[in-house]
Parts: sequence; C-alpha cells; structure tokens
Amino acid sequence: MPQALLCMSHSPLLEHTNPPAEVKAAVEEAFEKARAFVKDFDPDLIINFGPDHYNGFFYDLMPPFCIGYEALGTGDYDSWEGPINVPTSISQDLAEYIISQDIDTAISRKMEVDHGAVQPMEIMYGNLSDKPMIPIFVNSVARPFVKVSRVRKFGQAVGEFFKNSDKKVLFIGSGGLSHDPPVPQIATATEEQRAFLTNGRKPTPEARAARQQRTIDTAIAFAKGEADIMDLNPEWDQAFLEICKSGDVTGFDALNADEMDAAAGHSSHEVRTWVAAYSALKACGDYEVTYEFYKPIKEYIAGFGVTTAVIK
Ligand SMILES: O=C(O)/C=C/c1cccc(O)c1O
Ligand SMILES: [Fe+2]
Repeated sequence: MPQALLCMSHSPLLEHTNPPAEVKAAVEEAFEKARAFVKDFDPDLIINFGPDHYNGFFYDLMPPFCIGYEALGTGDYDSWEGPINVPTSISQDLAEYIISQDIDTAISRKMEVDHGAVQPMEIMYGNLSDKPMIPIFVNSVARPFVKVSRVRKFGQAVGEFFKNSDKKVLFIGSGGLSHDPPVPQIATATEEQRAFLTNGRKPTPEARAARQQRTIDTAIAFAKGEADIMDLNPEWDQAFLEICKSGDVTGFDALNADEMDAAAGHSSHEVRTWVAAYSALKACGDYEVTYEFYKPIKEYIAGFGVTTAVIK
C-alpha cells in the first residue's frame, strides 16, 4: 500500500496571538490544503515524528528517539489531553524491526506527548482518539543531540518497516523551521530552571499558566521587535525546504547542531522530525513534494512551513 507525508511547523501560539488577518488567512488556507491532501490519501495509520518541550521528556532520562507503545497527551497550551489511539502491537513490531537494523531506540508504554507532537493531528482530524497513530519522539530541544545523519538513518529504518505494509501510511513530521522560543536550555539554565528541566513533570496549574504566559508575552513583544530572542531566518528555512524538495535526504547530513543554534535558533532542531519523516518516505521510494507553504510569522515565533509529499 502507498505512503505519503505531511510535515508542518507547529506553534502553541496559534490560538493565543494575533498575526495580521492576511497572515492568519494564509495559514488557514495552508491547513485546508493539508487537510484536503490527508483526506484524499485517507491513511489507515499515522506515523507521527514529534518533539517535546519538557512536558513529557526531561533530563532525568532523555533518549534521542522513543517509540510509544501507549501514549497520552499532556494538555499543555490546551492541546490534546488524555489517551491516544496507538496500535500497540504495530509499535512493538516497529521497535523490534528498528533494533534489528542496528539502530537503537527507547520505547515507552506510557509516553506523554505535548503540543509539538499532537498539533498536526488536531489540525487534520480534530482529535487523537480516532485515527490510529504511532507517536515517535525525536529529541529536538535537549542537548546532547545525535548527528542529523543518525536521525536520517532512524527515519529510513522506520520507512523500510512500512514499505511493504498492507496499510496506507502517512508519515508526519511536526516542528521547525527557524525559531527560538523562550524554552530554557540546560547550558544557561538557572538552578530553578535546571530543576524544572530535570524533573518538571506534572507542573502545578499556576506554574503551567506562568510558563505559557511567558511564551505569549514573548511572541507579542517579538512581533513588535522588542523581544530578546533570535530572529527567524527565512534564508535558512528556504535552504532547508530545498533539501526536502531535492529528494536526496543525505543532503540533511550537512546540518550541524552548533551552526543551527547560531543561524536558526535553539528550537530549529525540531526540523529533525522532518528529517525523520522525509527519510522514512524516501525509504519507501522516490518522492515528490506536492505542496509547500512558507511564511516567517513572528506572532507564532516560527518560520512556518507546511509541505506534503507522495511517492512518484
Ligand atoms: O514550550 C513552549 O513553552 C513553547 C513552545 C513553542 C513556541 C513557539 C514555536 C514552537 O514550535 C514551540 O514549540
Ligand atoms: Fe515546538
């Protein structure tokens, strides 16, 4: 059965800040195009490569990759909260296959996933309880990072597993492109932030609200040119999109974490989810990108991209 791909930026600010009306309309049109693509493809199963922002994964145990056997949404920023429809036996077979290919992965029987992982599914389907979905965590915020070539090989192994599947599979990658939201980094964290990054599960409602308000305030200030975060980098974003369109996923290997921090912001590493998704699709066959949307949107703190692709 065929495979297809949807990669898109996410932002928890979609419902919390107000870009100019024409920008909002353009994003809504991109979502509508993506919805039409997904509806037309009508997958049986979603493989969802998503990051986390210290809602599900912390420094008490931070794997580079984790396959969810069972999962639930954390509900941060009013995102999906509660159980997700994960086909456990397929997740198990996938993990077994991946380790048989000499690629290591963690697994979780209770994986907690945040806005970054669930937003595309919410936008496509409105919920995470109907369509079967295997959540795959790709560490995109917490150093140390594995090389991008490793992410490509991981994605390739996932794709190989589904290449001859009897199910129609949609690979989703969620995140990026250039952006630098105010998520603390371990290297520069205060003692309090360090404690949170290591052991911040189940924040109090007050702590969660304060974190979210800080991000909203930063986005509003960023749009006014007043925030102390790195600028978006449309040129870097376009170069990344060119690699996606080239069909040569080894082109991702040249991405380097230090250079990404410097050029595209500390959350640009979320493109690792795209690298995994495109590499998974490529393992199923040569592909073509059938739709691309891109806009740098300060109110969302995101170089905002949406792409779809199919096997040629
Ligand atoms: O986790 C947060 O508090 C902020 C997340 C964020 C903000 C803007 C763009 C993104 O991709 C994010 O994940
Ligand atoms: Fe994010």
